[in-house]
Amino acid sequence: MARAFLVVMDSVGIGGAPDADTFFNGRVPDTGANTLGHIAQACAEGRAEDGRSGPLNVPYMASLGLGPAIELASGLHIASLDATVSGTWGAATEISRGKDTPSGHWELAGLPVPWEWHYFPDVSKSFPPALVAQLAAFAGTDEILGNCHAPGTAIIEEFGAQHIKTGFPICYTSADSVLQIAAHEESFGLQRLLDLCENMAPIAHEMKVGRVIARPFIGDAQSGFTRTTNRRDFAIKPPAPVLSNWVQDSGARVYAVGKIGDIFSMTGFDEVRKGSDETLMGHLGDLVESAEDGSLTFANFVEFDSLYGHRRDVSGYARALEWFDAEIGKLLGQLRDGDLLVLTADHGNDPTWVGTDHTRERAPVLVAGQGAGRLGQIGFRDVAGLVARHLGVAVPD
Ligand SMILES: O=P(O)(O)O[C@H]1O[C@H](CO)[C@@H](O)[C@H]1O
Ligand SMILES: [Mn+2]
Ligand SMILES: [Mn+2]
Repeated sequence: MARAFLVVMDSVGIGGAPDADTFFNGRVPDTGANTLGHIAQACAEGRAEDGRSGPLNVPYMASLGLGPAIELASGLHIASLDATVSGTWGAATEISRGKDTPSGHWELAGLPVPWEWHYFPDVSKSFPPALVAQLAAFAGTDEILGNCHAPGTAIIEEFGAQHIKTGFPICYTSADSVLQIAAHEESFGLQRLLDLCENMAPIAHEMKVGRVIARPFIGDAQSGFTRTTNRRDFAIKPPAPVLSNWVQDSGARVYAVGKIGDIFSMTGFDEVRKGSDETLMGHLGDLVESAEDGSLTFANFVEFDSLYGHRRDVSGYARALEWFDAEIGKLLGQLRDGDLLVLTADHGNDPTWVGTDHTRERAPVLVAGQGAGRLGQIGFRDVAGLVARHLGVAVPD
């Protein structure tokens, strides 16, 4: 019987989005951004030599059709990805008006976002006074810190010491529709931070802000501050059933690996497994070993995005891709007859681009378990159709 493994490589775009000129990093449009293409070019030209070396080495994804997928999406030919293709491949275009994680995942799961998200402006005080007052009231503090657009690692360096001294939560946003709250796990308290985010979530969701994200960190001013893996996303609930619901309603089990549960507000999952990407790869391997017939495993690997894309770290991103490819290679060898494994992405985050925000791009769709074939240009939501058809689950109108 059939099983499906849908694996989202967070931010691993392949360029070519037809509406990239309407999305921005600061004032610069995303036209021409190409996460994988530009990383591969940097590797080939010896510009990604930190902790790795030479042309991008991802033979398993190449054998599933990554090279032709990039070429179809953006016209870029990457010599190091030339391979005999034994997978089914395509390039997917998103129609939702957001280059963020929930927009990408919801559409991949069959539900394009039916509204415009609210974005906080990139001005000196990004959040409206009423929201700030509500936040401070829930936190039990006089004020908040931050209240601006910022990269998450920079803002905890800037305000970490002041946060420990005053107890005020650090609140910031980005080009995504997000309210992010960073606080020290010990001095502020992890549970207190999670409670604060949970309290703020309905207020933010009412404004059509996609997520409130808890960003716990540890450390001190001397040794520096580090974020932990206890991040939690409090996302708006999808307004209609998605792939995981369709599968569950058919009576089969659905596993969420990584932040997938949070992205869908926990709807449609029997079991959620979390941790670092390395831990998640272990969970994915265990599920390839043990998941029941008919089941869907829906996984997200976020570190491409959070550790390397937003940090504009080309070598780090290339190392992560090479590690991921080697691990996926082992899993490919463990798949059973009737298994389908799909690798895709939710948006881009080109580490060679200006700014620190996501980039609007097409996503690769690489399928193992259906032999060699070409999906060509498809939509994000066709991925849900592909998985549902494989599992014999009805796709609602
Ligand atoms: O810079 P950090 O805190 O990693 O934040 C990034 O992660 C958020 C959610 O994926 C995005 O909105 C972006 O701001
Ligand atoms: Mn994402
Ligand atoms: Mn991101």
